[in-house]
Amino acid sequence: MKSYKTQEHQLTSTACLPEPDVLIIVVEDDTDTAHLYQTILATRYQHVAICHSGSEAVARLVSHQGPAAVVLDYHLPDMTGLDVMATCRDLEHPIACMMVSADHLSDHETGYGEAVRLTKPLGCQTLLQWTTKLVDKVQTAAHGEGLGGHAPEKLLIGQSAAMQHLRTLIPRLAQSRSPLWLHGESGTGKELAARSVHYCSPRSSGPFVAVNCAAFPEALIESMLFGHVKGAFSGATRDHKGFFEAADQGTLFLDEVGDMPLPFQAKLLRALQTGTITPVGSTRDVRVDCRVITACHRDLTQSVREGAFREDLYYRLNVLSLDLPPLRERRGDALMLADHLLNSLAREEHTAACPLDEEARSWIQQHDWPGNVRELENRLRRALLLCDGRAITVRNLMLNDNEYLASATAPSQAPSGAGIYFSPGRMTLRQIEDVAIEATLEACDGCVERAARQLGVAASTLHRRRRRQAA
Ligand SMILES: Nc1ncnc2c1ncn2[C@@H]1O[C@H](COP(=O)(O)OP(=O)(O)OP(=O)(O)O)[C@@H](O)[C@H]1O
Repeated sequence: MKSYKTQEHQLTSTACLPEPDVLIIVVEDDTDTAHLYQTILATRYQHVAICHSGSEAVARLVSHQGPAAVVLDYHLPDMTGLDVMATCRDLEHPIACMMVSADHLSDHETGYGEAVRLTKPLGCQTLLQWTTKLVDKVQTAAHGEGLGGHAPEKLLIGQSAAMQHLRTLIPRLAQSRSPLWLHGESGTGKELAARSVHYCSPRSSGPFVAVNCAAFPEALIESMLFGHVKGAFSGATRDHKGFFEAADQGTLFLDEVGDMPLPFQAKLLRALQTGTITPVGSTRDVRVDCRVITACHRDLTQSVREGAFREDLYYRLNVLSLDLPPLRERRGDALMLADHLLNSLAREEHTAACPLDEEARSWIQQHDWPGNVRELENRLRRALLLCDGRAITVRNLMLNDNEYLASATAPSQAPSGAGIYFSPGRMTLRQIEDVAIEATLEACDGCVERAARQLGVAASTLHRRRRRQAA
């Protein structure tokens, strides 16, 4: 095969947005324009490559094994942008294109709606806005395991009655514009369900924006969600659009909504009632049309009783609801999920998809999965890297040697509990506690507050115990 030299630059992202695992390719023969686009896109994305010809772009896309978003000049020296698109149409990994040209492009030239079409010169905001949409589109397709579809049965794996029921409800609830509340423990697939609702909805061609409300300091949440105007506070050197505006015509998923500070809850309620937001520092209301989906890993009725969450907002958000069952209540799904996740993790980690041995398969069916599907995913990722290309064993699935040793010496009738077994007489009480703390923290992705809740102690106690462990 002919070898093509591709000029690729890896620039470090300076933005605080999450970095998706998507390659952005700028296909543009004018060097200055290509570098300008690359500089703008590198403020948000880590991997931005430049190709100066159609053949270079085709070679890059064929050899790249993951999702890609392509900013494609129509008039290239060796072919048209449409030719590049046609060559890549049958590739297995998801690719989305926007076609850019100085002239107005016809339907034929943009593949009859297959690509977004934009006219040069392209402003910074327009470039970023449309690239975000392309990235979101290919990421969701990649989540669908290369099947190319966004249908719930392709995104949400599981044959249990609960999962089948969920998959029939999603397309129905997706037709409504009313707020939707997703109930479920951490790691049960709430964000995946929210994506699925979005892609079954009439607003599927709009953006899907997911925001973890617990990730922002209290002082910043209003500006992150509603945006701000230049001069609103020290450091606000330019106007900034918030996540509500970014999700205009699409879906806004607010995760961990229970962590929203009380003063901001009143503003969110007003935004939902009026369909308008007011950016920080502005006196002008901005109309936004997005469907809001919310989730929280804990039951907020207690927070409502304690006055930490507004009752009127709770009912406003809880118009429609969906329950994501914990994995321990649908154990039959665990193996199916494991096989599915192993394939996608192997692709992500560029390694062979090793099978699970019999003992590992039966352990997966018996384990309680306190961290749900995310725990399964984390254990499988670690196992894949530890199994040296052989079948995955129970030991590979265990979080650490302490946990494995504890389980290996456990009496066979040991209760499953959180999946950690202890052998009386072989470990001191302190060692048992240390193992339980480490395993629970790992299962909770290091979140001390969640681990403390699972262990039935205050977070401050857990912090103290960890300091003692480290000493
Ligand atoms: N039914 C499912 N089929 C396939 N993958 C799943 C399923 N449920 C969850 N996952 C995967 O498990 C991981 C965790 O899912 P997700 O982030 O949607 O959970 P969550 O409930 O939103 O978690 P949290 O409350 O901690 O934010 C993701 O990688 C997701 O793709």
